[in-house]
Amino acid sequence: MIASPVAHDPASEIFSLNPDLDVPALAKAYARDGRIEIRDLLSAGGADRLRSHLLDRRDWTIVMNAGDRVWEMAEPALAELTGDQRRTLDDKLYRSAGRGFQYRFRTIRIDDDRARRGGSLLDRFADFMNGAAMLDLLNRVTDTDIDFVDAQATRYEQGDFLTAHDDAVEGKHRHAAYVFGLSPDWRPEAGGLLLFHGDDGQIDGGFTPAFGALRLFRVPTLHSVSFVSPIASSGRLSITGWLRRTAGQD
Ligand SMILES: O=C(O)CCC(=O)C(=O)O
Ligand SMILES: [Fe+2]
Repeated sequence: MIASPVAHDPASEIFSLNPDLDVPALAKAYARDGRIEIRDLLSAGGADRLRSHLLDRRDWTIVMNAGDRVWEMAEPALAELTGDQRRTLDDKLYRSAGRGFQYRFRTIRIDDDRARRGGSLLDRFADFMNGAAMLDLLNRVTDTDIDFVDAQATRYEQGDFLTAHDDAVEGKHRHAAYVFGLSPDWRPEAGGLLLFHGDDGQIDGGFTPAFGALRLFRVPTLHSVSFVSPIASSGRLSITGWLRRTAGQD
């Protein structure tokens, strides 16, 4: 099943915020640390539905970079490669990752323009991220006045990763990054960890993939997603994007 339409059902009726969030405590922690985890972001059921929806989707795109260029491949095309071709691709990717910025993961992009979104549950989640209740929560926790949240679904399979970067892109006006985790029962040793890098080359902290938790961190912050190891029994599923201020910008 692809992108099942959810007719006549506004985002706020499908997803709602957990009413028990301690916003002042979250804001205090974010101000202190520049990052925060909001466990159980949604009322019961929302994250489960989203995960099931993403597991049903067949329109994932594999994205990887070659230097400054982005390479994409529809996921089913990977299955058509021979074992040798896949190994050659992996070798190139890992050699390049050893030298500089590199990534490979799978994505379903969501249009920034709400009017151009379809009716899938994923599209509705993007609508919800831009609804009044969520924007208010995000602004209170991060003490900003963002007015737009972009979004994409991501899946990191074994061997996928994202090396260190700080998310700052000129003209995008990103104030914070977010990762909404949809991976239950994830073991840290399976990799796919969101790691925060200290100036001294040590790890300042990080998050193990989780289910239903929203992780927020300030831009710029140096971070990476560690290699998903061969012991991972499923893909690392998330919805991720940035909190942005568009009003008053060109
Ligand atoms: O998925 C994550 O934990 C972080 C992803 C990320 O850093 C990015 O897409 O820029
Ligand atoms: Fe990032």
